Amino acid sequence: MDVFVTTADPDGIVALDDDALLPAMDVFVTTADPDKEPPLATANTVLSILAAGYPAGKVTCYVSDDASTEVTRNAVVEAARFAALWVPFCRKHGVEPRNPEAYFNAGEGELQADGMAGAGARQEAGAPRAADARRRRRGAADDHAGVVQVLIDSAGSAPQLGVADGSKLIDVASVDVRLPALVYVCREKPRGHAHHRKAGAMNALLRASAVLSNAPFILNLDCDHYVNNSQALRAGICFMIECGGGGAAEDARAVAFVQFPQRFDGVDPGDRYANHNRVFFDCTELALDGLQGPIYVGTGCLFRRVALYGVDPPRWRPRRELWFAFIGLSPVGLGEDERLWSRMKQMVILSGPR
Ligand SMILES: O=c1ccn([C@@H]2O[C@H](COP(=O)(O)OP(=O)(O)O[C@H]3O[C@H](CO)[C@@H](O)[C@H](O)[C@H]3O)[C@@H](O)[C@H]2O)c(=O)[nH]1
Ligand SMILES: [Mn+2]
Repeated sequence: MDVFVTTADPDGIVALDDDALLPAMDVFVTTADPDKEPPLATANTVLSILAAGYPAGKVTCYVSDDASTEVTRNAVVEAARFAALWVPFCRKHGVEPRNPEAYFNAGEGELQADGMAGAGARQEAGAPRAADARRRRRGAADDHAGVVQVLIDSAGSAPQLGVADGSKLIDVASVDVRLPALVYVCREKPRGHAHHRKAGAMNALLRASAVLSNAPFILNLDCDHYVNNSQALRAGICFMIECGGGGAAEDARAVAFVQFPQRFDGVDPGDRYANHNRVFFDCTELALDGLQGPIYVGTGCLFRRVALYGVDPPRWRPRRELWFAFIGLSPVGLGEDERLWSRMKQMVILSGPR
């Protein structure tokens, strides 16, 4: 058995340097319980995504709030507001990592398990959260309407440079100030219907994003899993468009997903309880890549959208083949996008081990 180790080589792929050629990406963040998952941690995760080194006009971040609480929605709204400062600041100074909590704690030793995020959540522990708790006890968190709210609209493809303005907190002159799009999603949950927890939330995000941005690639993150390297999105795309820089583009199209390893903050320096999980992420997963591919671990995974569809993807274009059939012509005039989609569907079905 060969251990199959490939490393992303963004330098070898021309398309990765050309923003115009990079594919669009939808990023899903799931959160469910504001008591166990502090909304401030979710906000930090969202900021790490919005500030990631990928063309702003090509990223849409979707936050799924399965509890439908004001405290989470407000945290995401605040993240959107703060992003206008944080994202250009990160671009200008090459900040790493781009999760503000992790960045400002760097060098301070271990992150406190109950640090900024916990404190932030506790500050909210007034009336709204008590009301949330009451609502949950009544089971209301399993019975709420659907909400889709675009918090930041999609940016254009041309860089938008900031101008010098002494009254602003930071100087963003000559820095691209565009932000990726941000959408708050809360799926409808009728009482008495199984909502299938995270899987149900992911399916709802898949459908909502198909209508709004329909990016061909999807990265999913739990609310407490942030992007810890601003080049990670480009590195993932490396494997999707050219098999890590080494293989042919045709081979790359057969890659359904790329699983990122997890790295953990707040583990004791000796890691007495093996919380870093190195054997799994740095040995088992790599070895499995030499067999049929790594295991999807539920988070930190970049998917090819069509690999997730059990049925035909929704179409935003009229069914041109039907029209051609109707007027008695063969569908030779299909657009490149449509041909590509049908080819990829075939690969997903046909491709076994790579
Ligand atoms: O009704 C629900 C329940 C959970 N979640 C989200 O699902 C994710 C994972 O849930 P969590 O309670 O954090 O489970 P963990 O045991 O920490 O999850 C690990 O293991 C799970 C599989 O057991 C994977 O799905 C997760 O991605 C992985 O992080 C979190 O973002 C939750 O907000 C929802 O969106 N809706
Ligand atoms: Mn978790």
